Amino acid sequence: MKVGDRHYRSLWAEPDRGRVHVIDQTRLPHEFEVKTLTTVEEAVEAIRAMRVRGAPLIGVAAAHGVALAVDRDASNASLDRAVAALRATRPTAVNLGWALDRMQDKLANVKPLKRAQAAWAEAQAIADEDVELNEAIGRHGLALIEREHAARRRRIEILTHCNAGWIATVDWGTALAPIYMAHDKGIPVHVWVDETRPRNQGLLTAWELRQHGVPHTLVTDNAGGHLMQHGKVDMVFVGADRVTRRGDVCNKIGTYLKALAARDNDVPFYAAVPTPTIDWKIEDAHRDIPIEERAAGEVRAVRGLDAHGMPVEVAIVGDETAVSNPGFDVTPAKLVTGLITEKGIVRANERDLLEIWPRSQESKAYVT
Ligand SMILES: CSC[C@@H](O)[C@@H](O)C(=O)COP(=O)(O)O
Repeated sequence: MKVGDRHYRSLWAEPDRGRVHVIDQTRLPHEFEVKTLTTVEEAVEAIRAMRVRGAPLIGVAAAHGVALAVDRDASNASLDRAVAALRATRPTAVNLGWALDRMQDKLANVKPLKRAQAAWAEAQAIADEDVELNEAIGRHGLALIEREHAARRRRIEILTHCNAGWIATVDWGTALAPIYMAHDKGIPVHVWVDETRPRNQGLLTAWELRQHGVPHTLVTDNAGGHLMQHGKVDMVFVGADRVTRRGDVCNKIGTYLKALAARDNDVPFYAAVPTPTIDWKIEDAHRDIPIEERAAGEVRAVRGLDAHGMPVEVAIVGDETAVSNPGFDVTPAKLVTGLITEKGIVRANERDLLEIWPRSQESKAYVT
């Protein structure tokens, strides 16, 4: 998508130079900076530090991390080391393990001499597929917005949580893809953007929407319920980090509260979900999805710019106060109106999910 007048993907590779470029999301929205990764260690650091973030992009970045590793050392030991280090970066988004399994499966039977080339090609394929999936999600979600617009004949108000836009993927985004398409088609849309403490991914969403000219308003995380009670939200669109075969949606902390408020106010709640985000092995979301517990420091401080426009971090609470920082929560399937997938809109339940992914019935481990 666009940054100023230029089209960017959030990650792109130069295999012949052994380099991967990413937009450093820790610098946004204040500075647009491209960071170049040349080693698997740098890829590990980029994912862990959330320079790259968002479930789909984490998977794509990990695949490229594997390519960086085997480019330097194509041995089995190097491949295994790289996969293990990347797998340990972040626990919740299933796309990470999905991409690493796919890289490992692909490379296991390739002779070391040919491995680097195969790794770059597979990582690129994963990136290109991500763009295709998101574009398809965009088209299906667009139909929902069009229907809403035909019924209401006024600007459509959509609330989103966290950032499920193009920088959380390779391009388009998941939850934001339908919004970009609606805007491009001339359908009037306005987005309520949840700030998403403590990492403020909502600022990334606001930045993206601004670059594309989509009208939006930033709100604090607690504002959504109030907006819904006052009829100011027509639909909620969120992304997902892991969706179970029963249709439970694990996404950024706070998503569940938005779903509860949406249900109480008859506002349809949709999660945008590409295939790699579905974890067919998980039966009980609360028991089995590993929820990332992030550093206390993220809660104890706020980050921004000082009076001179320089980045600054300000402490808001000291060590004397205990803090907890769970990164994700689970929205039960019963609160989800539908899942916007690349195959179409599907109800959030096992039977309907298996209807469009029939092969997943055979095995609890889904293989593309
Ligand atoms: C298209 S991305 C969907 C999700 O990955 C997104 O909503 C989210 O929760 C991201 O979490 P983050 O901790 O910023 O990686």
